[in-house]
Parts: sequence; C-alpha cells; structure tokens
Amino acid sequence: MVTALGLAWRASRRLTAAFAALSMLMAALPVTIAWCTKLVLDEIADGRPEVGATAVLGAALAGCGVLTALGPQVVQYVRDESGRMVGLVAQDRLFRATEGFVGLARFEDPAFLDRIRMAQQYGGATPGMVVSAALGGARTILTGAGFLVSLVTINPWMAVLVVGAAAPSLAAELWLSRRRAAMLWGIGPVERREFFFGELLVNVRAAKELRLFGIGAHLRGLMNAQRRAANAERSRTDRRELGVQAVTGTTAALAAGGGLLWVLVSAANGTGGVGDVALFVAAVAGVQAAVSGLVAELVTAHQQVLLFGHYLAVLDAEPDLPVPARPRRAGPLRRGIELNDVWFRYSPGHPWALRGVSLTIPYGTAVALVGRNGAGKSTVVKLLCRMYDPERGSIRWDGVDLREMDPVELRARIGAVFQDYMEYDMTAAENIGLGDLAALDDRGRIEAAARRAGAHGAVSGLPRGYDTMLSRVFAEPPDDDGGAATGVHLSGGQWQRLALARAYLRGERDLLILDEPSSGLDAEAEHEIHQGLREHRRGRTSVLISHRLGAVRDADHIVVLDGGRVAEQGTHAGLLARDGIYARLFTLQAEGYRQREDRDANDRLSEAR
Ligand SMILES: Nc1ncnc2c1ncn2[C@@H]1O[C@H](COP(=O)(O)OP(=O)(O)OP(=O)(O)O)[C@@H](O)[C@H]1O
Repeated sequence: MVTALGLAWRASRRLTAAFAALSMLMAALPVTIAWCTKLVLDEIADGRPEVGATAVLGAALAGCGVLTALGPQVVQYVRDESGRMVGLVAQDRLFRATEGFVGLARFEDPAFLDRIRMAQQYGGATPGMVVSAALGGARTILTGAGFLVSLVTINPWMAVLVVGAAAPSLAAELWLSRRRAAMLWGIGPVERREFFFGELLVNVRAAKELRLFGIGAHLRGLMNAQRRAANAERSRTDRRELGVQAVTGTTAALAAGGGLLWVLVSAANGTGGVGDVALFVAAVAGVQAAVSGLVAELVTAHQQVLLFGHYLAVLDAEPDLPVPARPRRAGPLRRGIELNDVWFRYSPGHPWALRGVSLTIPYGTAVALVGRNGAGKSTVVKLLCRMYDPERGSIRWDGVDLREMDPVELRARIGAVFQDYMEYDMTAAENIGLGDLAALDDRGRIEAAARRAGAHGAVSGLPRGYDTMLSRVFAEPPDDDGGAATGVHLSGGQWQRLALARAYLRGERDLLILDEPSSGLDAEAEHEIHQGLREHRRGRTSVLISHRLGAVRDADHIVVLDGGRVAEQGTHAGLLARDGIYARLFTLQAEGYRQREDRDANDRLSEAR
C-alpha cells in the first residue's frame, strides 16, 4: 500500500495533492447541507423566521448544491489525469524490470508469465486506485464522522447501533476480497490460454493453416471453453459475494429501519423538533452511507493491493542470471572460446539438452556445428550468448568464465542471426538498423549491410524503398496524394536476408554466429550468401550451423553433435575418412543431389527423343 501510494505521489505530486484537497472539500458538503437544512427548518418552525439569516442559509444551500453538482466531474478529471501519469511511470518501471532479466528462462516460465500479465493489468491502475480509495475512505470517514457527531447529539445509542451493524460487513468484505484476488490468480493460466487461442484466430501467420486445415471452429471451441471455465470461477465468486452481502445488507437495513421507527415515535410524542428529525434522518443515512462507502473503498484498496503484489513481485524478482557486482571486462577476443564439460537443461524438469560438451572455437577460425534435429546446436549458440548459464561446466572467453562478465558487454561483441530470427513490424531500414542502434539513422551503413546480405535489390524495389513499412498489422501512412497504402510483407527468404543484414550491420564484432542463415534461400541466393559469408569469415571467429553440409564443408573445424554430446569433430576430409555420422549424413545429401541430377538428365534425354 505504501509503495503504491509512494508511486502515485512521485508520478504526479500536484495532481495527487489537488485530488486530496478536492476530496476533502467534497467530504464536508453533505454535513454542511444537513446542518443548513436543519437550521432553515428550525427558523421556519420557530414561527418568527429572520429573513436575512434564512436568505444566507438558502444561499449557502444553493452554493453547496452547485458544488455537489460540479465537484464529482472535476474530481473524476483530476483522478483520471493522475491515473494516466501513474500508469506511464508504472509501465516504464515494469518493462525496465523485465529488460533487467538478462537471460531467457523467466520468459519461458508460465507462472512468471502470468505474474507479468497481472502486473501489466494491475501495476498501472493500482496506485491511482489506491490513492482514490484512500482519499475516498478519508472522505467517507470525514463525512461519516460529521454525521456521527450529529447522531450522538441526538441519540448516542443509535450511533453505536449503526456503527456496530457495519463491523461484520467490513470483516466479511475483506475476506471476500482476499478470495477474489486468489480467484483471479487461479484463473490466470486459463485466461492466458484463452488469449492465445484468440490471438491465433486473427494471426496472419496462422491464417493459412487455419483455413487449409479448417481448424478455426476447433480453436474457437477451445477458446470458448477457456472463457467458460474462467466465467464459472468468476460466477462462483460473485455468488459467494452476493450471499454474504445479502446478510450484511439486511443487518444494516434493520438498524436503519429501527432508527427510523424511533424517530417517528419521538416526533409523534413531540420530544424532538422538526429540524432535529430532519437532521436525524440525514445523519442515519449519512453514517450508513459513509460506513458502506468506507467498506467499499477499503475492499477496493485491499484487493488492488493484493493484485499489486504481482507487480511488486516482478519488480523485486531475483536476477535470472547473476551478474557480479564488479564484472570482468569482456575484452576483444584474442585466443578463443572454450566450452569445458558443459551440461545444460532448460529446467530441472527437462531432459539434458547438452551432456558434457567440450569444444574450442579458436580465434580467427570458422567452426561449424552440425547434427540431427534436437542435437543441441542452437542450445550451444544460446549459451555462447549467455542467454542461460550451464548447470555444470563452464564457457570461457579468452579464459574468463562468461558468468564473470557483464552480459550486455559480452553481447556487444557478438553478431548473430538466430534460427528463429525476428521479423519486426517496422520499416525495412529499421529492420536492419535495429542491429546497431548507432546506425539506425545512417542510411549509408544500412544500405551497405543490405547489399552484403543480398537484400538491397528487393528493398529498393519496394514502394517506399527503405522506408517501406514491412507489416500487414500497421498500415503505411497515407501517400502525398492522399492514398493510404497498406504495409508490405516480404517473402521468407527476403526476411532472412534482412536478418542477415541486421547481423552485418553490427560490423566487425569479435564473434559472428549464424544459425541456419540460409535455410529459406533459393539455391542461387544460398550460393551467393555463402560466398559472401566465406569472405566475411576469413580471419574472423565465427560459428556456423547448417543442415546443408555442402555449406559448411570448408569450415576450419566441424563439430558433430548428437544427443547433446560431441560425437565427432575434425575437418571435412577428416570426418569423411572417419566414416561416422558426418560421413553418413554427407553421403545421404550428396546422393540426393546425384539422384536428382540423374533424374533431370533422364528427363532431358527423353524430352530430346
Ligand atoms: N526453450 C526450450 N525449452 C525446453 N527445451 C528446449 C528448448 N529449446 C530446445 N529445447 C530442447 O533442447 C534440445 C536441443 O534443442 P536445440 O534447439 O539445441 O537442437 P538443434 O540441434 O538446434 O535442433 P534443430 O536442428 O532442429 O534446430 C531438444 O531436445 C529441444 O527439445
């Protein structure tokens, strides 16, 4: 609660103060109106009303009426304005915290993803709501206290009865709000699945398969099932709340009814004045409204604070990968990188992805990682970038364990194209420029990188060249002649070239990692790219992963992974001579090409005949 209030105060001091002042002013209004009404009625009932005093009281009542009419709108505006400012600050803090997770594990942990979703949902809104609830609570206390004092002056027992009837209601509502917060947390995974299916149904990448396989209705059914499950939980909670509130509400109504009866009897007996009766009725209603208002505000604040716990949990989460307070410098690579007996699994529940891998990437050489699907190649690459830490063993950069370095500094020394590279819904220039923010506005460097990756031709042929929006999600801004063009979508191979250009833009980094950089390219483009890569690699340290063994045959060193282990390693010629996995895979691929060539030759021969 204190953190939430502190966040609101720091985000918008002036607005929070204005909100507080206005709330207090609004709090004084009902009591002022009740007293003015009592005094006016007493004046009139007196039989000799003083015109001046009555006029003043009337004017005061009119003024209070104007404030009552305008006040809520002004308070609402100030509250919303403050909420917007707090929301921005809270969001910035949240994403700064998620950026602080230097590895990937947090983003693969479903429970943590739920927390982030809850934090996004409630982190921004809670501080504003807590301030609002706190001030709303203070306002109702102030109003209630004013009426309570009025009530005590007329009948102290009635004051005790009204307040006493509200106490169980407060306790019950706090219990209910804890249950509601637990329910919201409980349905988190269900809502995440519902969101996933909803996204899938309108996702342009999924649209082809959904239509071809006719699975839209099936997925919609799965999405609706999630919503039904979440709705059932929400309904159960609502019903429980309804039951409890019916009991507490009846108790409060009985207390009010008793009070009203007493007032009417004493008025009939002539023991009270007309003004006293009016004040009494207003006070009973005012105290009850204040108590139920206070309960509502407390419950809102309580529930928001409970949900705000998820936001704080993300902000206060332990670092996913420990970074030493004084990291060792990640200097330019001089000798090479060594993996020593590296064991790694994605979580204790997963099988080992790497089982004691030891290999060396000497400075200035090109090392190729090959092997069957799931052998562990991409995992090695992710560990080289320190997206995870090995569970056993170590990875050393010129002898220094990666765990002793600052990951940001280490990654600044690496250029990479990952197997699952990103396609950013941004312009072509931005898609390349994100590889090195310093070059984002440097069109010369961006074009040079695109040329090297063989992407320049395709990009310059786009409607707005490098400024073309590569997206179907965001439309292009309207043309000069007013026509709104839609965004452009590239082919798979063209996207891949952009990813390569992004890596090239990083310039002469110490280590270049290419995980399947040409899997989506046509034969000619692949040849061209590999030619370029060979030139680029010369004398530089690189790690190349490819299933096309022809593309890695001239690497200085080839490491064959199998089931998370190094099965064999050596040069292309050495591995062929060894007649192991590599030789078998290479021969299979070569035979495939040879058979195809033979078939093509036969086809040509029969056509010629
Ligand atoms: N994020 C992840 N979480 C859990 N397991 C994973 C994850 N990524 C990979 N794995 C598992 O780790 C093992 C090695 O995967 P990896 O992606 O390194 O293989 P690979 O050799 O690159 O395969 P491919 O040739 O298919 O790209 C596989 O069994 C895979 O299922």
